[in-house]
Amino acid sequence: MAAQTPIIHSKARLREITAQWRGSGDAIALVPTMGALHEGHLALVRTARQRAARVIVSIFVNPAQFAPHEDFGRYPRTLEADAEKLSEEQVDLIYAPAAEEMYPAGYATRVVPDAGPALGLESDARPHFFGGVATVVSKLFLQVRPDLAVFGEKDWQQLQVVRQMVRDLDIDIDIVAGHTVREADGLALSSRNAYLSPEHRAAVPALHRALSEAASLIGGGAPMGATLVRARQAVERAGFSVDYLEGRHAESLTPIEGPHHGPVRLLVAARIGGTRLIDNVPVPSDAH
Ligand SMILES: Nc1ncnc2c1ncn2[C@@H]1O[C@H](COP(=O)(O)OP(=O)(O)OP(=O)(O)O)[C@@H](O)[C@H]1O
Ligand SMILES: CC(C)(CO)[C@@H](O)C(=O)[O-]
Ligand code: BAL
Repeated sequence: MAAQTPIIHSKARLREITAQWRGSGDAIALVPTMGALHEGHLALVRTARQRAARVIVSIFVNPAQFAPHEDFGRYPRTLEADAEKLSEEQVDLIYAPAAEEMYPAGYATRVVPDAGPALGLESDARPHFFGGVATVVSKLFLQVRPDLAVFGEKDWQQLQVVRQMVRDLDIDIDIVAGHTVREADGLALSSRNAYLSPEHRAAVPALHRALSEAASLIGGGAPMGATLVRARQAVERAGFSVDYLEGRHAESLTPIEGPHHGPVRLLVAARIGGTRLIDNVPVPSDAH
């Protein structure tokens, strides 16, 4: 049995431990999460492990990135099971602050990305979202002061927003991306998949199928506009209501108007039976 990974809740204790590690010359990697951990998160942990002597996983369901009507209250919280999985991965430390530790009474500052990759897509459906993410990620970066931090490509727009933020704020932390881990039928692993009823679970592979078929058609030279309209119809036929299904320049996430150059990413967000799923895929590059 692996040794239990210590769980700490206070930033003061976090500072003591990380100062010691830094003093011994150990590189520190941070994997920020909201818990309810699955193989996608564990893949990020393994990436972190390969790159740093010390790995910290933060577990914090961040109220600042949820709107009042969203699922903050029912978001799965499974700290004990998460700690077991992270112990198996020999994670050095779990940092699980309470909301009051992150946002004490009188808290008054937000980091709000208001241009660049934060524009559109998730921001249209969740206008508060990237302000909440950028605020908590910058706080975690300042609390942990890691050498690198690992984020999943499943949240592609979030990854680009974080990259933009570290460039804009001169934050000296390497942002490393981890590939999306999927079920055998293509569904991207996500903590929110636990909300799906068996009936909806059977329907959801259509989302990734439609997206990857569209990507290979566009990669083969099919027109983007008409192909995305057909992909959207296929997703709707499977029972989803689509928030967006778009092609964007992969890193800047600017919209594609007319002939395009450089990598393109297709991104989708869609709701089924009260569960909101997101996914994204690259367009194969021989299209350019
Ligand atoms: N299937 C996946 N493959 C790779 N990385 C993932 C996957 N799912 C989540 N991640 C990454 O794990 C980190 C923490 O994400 P989070 O805790 O929100 O998990 P999640 O499964 O995406 O949950 P949610 O259902 O809330 O979106 C993020 O960097 C996210 O991109
Ligand atoms: C990066 C993050 C941990 C910030 O709360 C969250 O948005 C997530 O889990 O992707
Ligand atoms: N995985 C992104 C976190 C969120 O949807 O709130």
